Amino acid sequence: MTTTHHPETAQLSIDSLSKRFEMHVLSNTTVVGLEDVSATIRDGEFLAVVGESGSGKSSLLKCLYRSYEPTAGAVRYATDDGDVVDLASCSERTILALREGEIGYVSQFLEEIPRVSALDIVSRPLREAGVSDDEARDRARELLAALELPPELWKAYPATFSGGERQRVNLAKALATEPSLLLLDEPTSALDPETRAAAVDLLRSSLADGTTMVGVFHNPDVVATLADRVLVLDDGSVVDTVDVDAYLEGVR
Ligand SMILES: Nc1ncnc2c1ncn2[C@@H]1O[C@H](COP(=O)(O)OP(=O)(O)OP(=O)(O)O)[C@@H](O)[C@H]1O
Repeated sequence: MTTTHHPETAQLSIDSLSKRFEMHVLSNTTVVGLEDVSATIRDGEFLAVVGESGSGKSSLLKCLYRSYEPTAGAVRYATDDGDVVDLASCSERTILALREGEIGYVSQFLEEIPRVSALDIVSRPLREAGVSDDEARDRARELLAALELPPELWKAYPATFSGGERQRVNLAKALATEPSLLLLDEPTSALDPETRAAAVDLLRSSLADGTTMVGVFHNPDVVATLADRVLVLDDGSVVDTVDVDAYLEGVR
């Protein structure tokens, strides 16, 4: 039997990405967020980003989501339509459309929408994508149940929720639309071990469905469970990109 080798396609190709912050209040000092970062993330892969505090992990994710505008470099992203878009330089309109349709971002903090229930926060992106109200709410209930958010909170406003409850709403909201690329910045930092395990299970099934992920997780067990490869940052620069097993040998 002959096997045909299909080269794995790149979902994201980061090329010499830099982000500098001009601090006008500090007599125009320049703070380096990222310096000449390059990496390739394959379709369906989980790339963990690790490094000490201030090494540039959040800056990298924000540049990929374009909440930070990179100072230099390119981020080539293969869209669902088969186009390649440079996330570092594409128009605002393009980035907004990609965020709505296929690129998700979860930080450790929930962006609050006053007087909107948890169920509505999670189902809203689906309804905006044209899914019927009933179907969107069913999907939202499924996700909130999988993340073990108590049902009595589903109709409550997250303004009064604990940090861990908010994080579960945040994750459910990002997973609801089944994004092609999901950027995760410590989305489980406030969860207890049991709910963290539920969140990791959900992320694993989303990976199995083909979502590509770039994620920052301080917990090495979470990195071990989810990651294929690890990008190590120091002072804004890439020190190493290694398979997860090699990385874990070094930290355990
Ligand atoms: N908006 C900003 N304005 C000025 N400097 C910033 C800004 N965002 C990040 N930085 C600086 O860029 C560097 C990298 O910060 P970043 O938040 O990316 O690090 P990190 O690895 O995510 O850290 P942590 O693990 O503590 O969250 C730091 O020196 C930080 O002070």
